[in-house]
Amino acid sequence: MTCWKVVKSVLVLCLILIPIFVWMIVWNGPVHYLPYYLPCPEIFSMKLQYAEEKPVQLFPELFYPQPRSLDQKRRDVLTLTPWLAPIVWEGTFNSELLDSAYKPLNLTIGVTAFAIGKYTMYVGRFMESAEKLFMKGYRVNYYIFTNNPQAIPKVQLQPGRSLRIVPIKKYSHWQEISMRRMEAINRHIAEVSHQEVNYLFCLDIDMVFHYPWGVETLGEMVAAIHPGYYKVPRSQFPYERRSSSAAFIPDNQGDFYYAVFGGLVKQVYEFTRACHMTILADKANGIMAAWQEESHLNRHFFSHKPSKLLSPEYVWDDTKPKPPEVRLIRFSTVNKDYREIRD
Ligand SMILES: CC(=O)N[C@H]1[C@@H](OP(=O)(O)OP(=O)(O)OC[C@H]2O[C@@H](n3ccc(=O)[nH]c3=O)[C@H](O)[C@@H]2O)O[C@H](CO)[C@H](O)[C@@H]1O
Ligand SMILES: [Mn+2]
Repeated sequence: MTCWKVVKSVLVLCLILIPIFVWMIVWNGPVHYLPYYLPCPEIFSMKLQYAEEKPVQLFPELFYPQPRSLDQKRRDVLTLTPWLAPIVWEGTFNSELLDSAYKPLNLTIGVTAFAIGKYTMYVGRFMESAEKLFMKGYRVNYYIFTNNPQAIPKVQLQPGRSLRIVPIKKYSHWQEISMRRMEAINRHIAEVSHQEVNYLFCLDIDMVFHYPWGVETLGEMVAAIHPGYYKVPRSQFPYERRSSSAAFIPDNQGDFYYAVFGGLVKQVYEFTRACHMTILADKANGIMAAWQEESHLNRHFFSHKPSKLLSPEYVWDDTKPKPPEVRLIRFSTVNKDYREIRD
């Protein structure tokens, strides 16, 4: 009987002491985690490649001047819009750094330019200068829209660059020729170039490159600020002011007066479609906007803000003297006698 009592007391003591002992070890001793693996870790290391997008490249470790938070490179010009789109001026970007990120993407950049009637005479100079300065080192497709393919000169192209002639009919008036560019570009993107290029710029042919035009200009939707109107109040922009036009912008509205456009080919497709639609709406009402497609382009950019702006360095007018804020005239008109070349 005494023996049974002793065993019972030892058991009760053990029942009390063992949990206390375990508690002391677990609570006060070093914590040991059991190895635990997530059920599907590969999902975190997968690189998703979205449709139509190029894989993102990391910036390589280059040596370049430190960007200073308290030091702005250009103080004399606006370099950011109120909707936070950059405005590209010489001095705001580092070409070497941008090239190191864009070159590995193997992009193809398209250019449309129209050479109808006597404007075929500008193709040679345009192409020769572009081969030296436009997107140097990148793949480029030039699409020259013309009613006279025989008149397009043969220009020696750098490797990876090509020229395609796009036959197109000639409208009788220069206004119609200029305005129909939206329709022609839109159709060409749908039929051909959406499969051939990543970005597309739509330029005038009566222009010449004087300094590099590179990947700093790439963006979703890009517009260049017209050289004639970057210093004037918006009430003086030559927007379409008749409210009966689809391109109407009232006196007290508008951001900038834009000239040239470009961007991701998908965006340029939507853009040219929208501009062509408003041009057709005006046509149905017997109206031609003050500056043809340029008025419609400006109206569209007023409600669909471009994601990047190019300074007038990128569309200068040679008849104007170079002001100090324009450090480089990259792309500029050639002087022409309108009466002689427009039919
Ligand atoms: C850089 C710029 O601000 N350009 C605008 C300005 O250009 P411009 O006054 O420089 O007009 P423009 O004569 O250069 O015509 C625009 C373009 O259309 C083509 N073309 C025109 C006529 C012709 O007979 N054959 C031909 O091929 C050619 O590509 C030319 O470069 O005013 C035009 C008025 O409509 C347009 O708004 C242009 O976008
Ligand atoms: Mn022109």
